[in-house]
Amino acid sequence: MPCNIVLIGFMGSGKTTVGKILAASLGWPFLDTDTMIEEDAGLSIKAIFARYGEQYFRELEQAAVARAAASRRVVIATGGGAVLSGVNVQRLREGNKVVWLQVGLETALQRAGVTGDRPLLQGRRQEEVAELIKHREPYYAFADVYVETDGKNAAAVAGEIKEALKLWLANLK
Ligand SMILES: Nc1ncnc2c1ncn2[C@@H]1O[C@H](COP(=O)(O)OP(=O)(O)O)[C@@H](O)[C@H]1O
Ligand SMILES: O=C(O)C1=C[C@@H](OP(=O)(O)O)[C@@H](O)[C@H](O)C1
Ligand SMILES: [Mg+2]
Repeated sequence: MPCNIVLIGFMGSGKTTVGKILAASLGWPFLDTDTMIEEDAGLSIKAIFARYGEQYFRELEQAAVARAAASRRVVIATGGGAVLSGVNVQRLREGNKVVWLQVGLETALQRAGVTGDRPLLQGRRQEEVAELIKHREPYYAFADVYVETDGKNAAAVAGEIKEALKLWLANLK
């Protein structure tokens, strides 16, 4: 069994930040599929979208998810759209615990909207981002654990995940 912890959720839910904290507190390695893609391509996510488009990014993402999911006992932060692919979902679920970091529109925009490094948020009106969140929600719902992140700091979110997975972690062989 791979026994990884996989974080899914919308942009700005805190997958990258919480994942690092959680991994450090468990003493496990941390993988972020976006970072893997950037290292492989030698380009930022923003540059990949600008030069080659979203479809090509999704191909790189599928390869990164496959590689990350083949690890054992790591914390994996996915990109917010990774779960749109059924192939990715299958790989992320198998033998792992999947945690959905939930975030509301305002918090997502505050955390992720201003940095300019998320192409799918650039130039979008608030109502369009709200639509995107609504469209994505059913894709996150397969998670084993849901954690609401609005109004909580990243360390508190990591602590909640550890608590929710306490039994599973204690029984890892
Ligand atoms: N629970 C939290 N509370 C406050 N700020 C957060 C929290 N989680 C993440 N952040 C901040 O929000 C921004 C986006 O977080 P990030 O981890 O990159 O989200 P994601 O990977 O889900 O898109 C970062 O600046 C991060 O420091
Ligand atoms: O939701 C998405 O489709 C995306 C989310 C981003 O990652 P974060 O969720 O870590 O911001 C990154 O993979 C890319 O910009 C596309
Ligand atoms: Mg991230």
